[in-house]
Amino acid sequence: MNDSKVLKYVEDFMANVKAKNPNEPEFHQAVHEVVESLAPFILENPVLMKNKVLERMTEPERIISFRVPWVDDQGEIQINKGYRVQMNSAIGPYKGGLRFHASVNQSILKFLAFEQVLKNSLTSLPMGGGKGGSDFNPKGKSDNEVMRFCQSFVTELERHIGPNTDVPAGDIGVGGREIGFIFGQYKRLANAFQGTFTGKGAEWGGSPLRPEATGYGAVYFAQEMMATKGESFKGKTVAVSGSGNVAQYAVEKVLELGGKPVTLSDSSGYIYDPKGIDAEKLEYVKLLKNAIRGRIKEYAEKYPEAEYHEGERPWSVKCDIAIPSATQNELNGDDAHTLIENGCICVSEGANMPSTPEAVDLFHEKKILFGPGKAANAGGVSVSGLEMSQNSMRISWTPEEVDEKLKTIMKNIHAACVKHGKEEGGFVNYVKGANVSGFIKVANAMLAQGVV
Ligand SMILES: NC(=O)C1=CN([C@@H]2O[C@H](COP(=O)(O)OP(=O)(O)OC[C@H]3O[C@@H](n4cnc5c(N)ncnc54)[C@H](OP(=O)(O)O)[C@@H]3O)[C@@H](O)[C@H]2O)C=CC1
Ligand SMILES: O=C(O)CCC(=O)C(=O)O
Repeated sequence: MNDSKVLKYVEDFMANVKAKNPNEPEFHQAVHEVVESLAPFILENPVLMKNKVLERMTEPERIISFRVPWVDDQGEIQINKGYRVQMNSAIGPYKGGLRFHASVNQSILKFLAFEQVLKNSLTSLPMGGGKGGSDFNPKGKSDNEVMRFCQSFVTELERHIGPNTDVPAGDIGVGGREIGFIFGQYKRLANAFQGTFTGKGAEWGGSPLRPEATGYGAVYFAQEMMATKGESFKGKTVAVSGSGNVAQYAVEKVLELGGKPVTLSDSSGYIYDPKGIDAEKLEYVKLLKNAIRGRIKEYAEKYPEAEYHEGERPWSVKCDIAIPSATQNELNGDDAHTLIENGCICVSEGANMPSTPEAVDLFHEKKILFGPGKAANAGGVSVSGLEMSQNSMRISWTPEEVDEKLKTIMKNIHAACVKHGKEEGGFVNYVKGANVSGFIKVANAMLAQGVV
């Protein structure tokens, strides 16, 4: 394919996206990466051009935006913004998490929903893509305040979702506690016990291994990538960012596979433990983050062998493998340069879009193993898909059965990325592989369903 034709296509496409979606930098970033990967494929398939498949995919089917009023513990009325971006339902009901974080806005939710469409397609399960959330900041709020917020949030959202329409789950700031409060209120309103949310508690319809699935999956994906070079986690030093759901279970799986996790972070800074974060220390992190709801610097207060670096990210620590698992754009070009200089051979994204475009370009230029979030972190939504199946069938699989299915799904996603991402000379561009592979299934469904 002629390079200038591809460049022109990307330029024109992005000019149109930017004009239609002004002031949405995260959405532009996510779309740009996908359009760059897909341009040659689309230019070779006039039917995709003629039917404006990618143009339609970058326009959400629906965005719901609403007021979330609630009363704090002081009796003061608080008002937050709530959203659900229902991006694409060509291959199944909208599916994707809810994010509660002060930074949440339409741009961030559109980027997440857009990535979710391709990610969900990659899982091979019948799920469309969506994402939602609120600018509510759960930090420092009491359990009662979080409950009142969740109840108000879902009181509006309830009419827009359902087990065959849209099935939300957790993301940043939304874990087991929040899904519990949301589901409880939803059940009252819908007058039905049904699988409209995933990430539910094990005793009330949740799937075994859903909490573990994203972190485990990101490690399984890294394992697959490394196997292509005859490498494994055994004896490898691993830098992980974040200290929430994804980070905790990434560390757990790295330990199980014989690796040595040495870092964790939160939005205030990172800890470096040169002796390694072992199983006992990880249990403390889970307690600290999931029950005490404290800060990661308390790890260094409890374990004096660890260093705490205020206001910094962990990418200057020497490691063989990096698993960024906090948030978008947390690993920039300079960080990528430092990681590579320090001998890092593999980056598997637990978070969504944690690496900036400059970082991704460098990983590709230096030909290290790089697994983009929409492939590497697809384990979470995959087990959510399995939770939906178990709810529909009214059965419950064992943790071993779910883990086996998760491993198979991650292996298949890896294989699909290799199939569509292998370049001359054998290098696998997993970004291209994931984008092309995820796109084909959604595009075919859209073509079959007419202009909708
Ligand atoms: N949960 C899931 O199943 C899935 C999650 N993901 C992605 O993984 C990432 C982490 O999600 P998850 O673990 O569920 O969320 P959690 O809320 O459990 O944890 C988020 C972690 O990231 C840190 N963090 C959040 N925002 C920032 C920021 N702006 N700068 C630095 N650190 C930050 C948090 O620190 P602090 O406490 O200080 O805010 C916290 O340690 C997100 O990108 C999410 O979209 C992807 C697939 C599935
Ligand atoms: O499990 C889900 O539905 C949501 C997972 C998610 O939000 C994600 O993959 O980014």
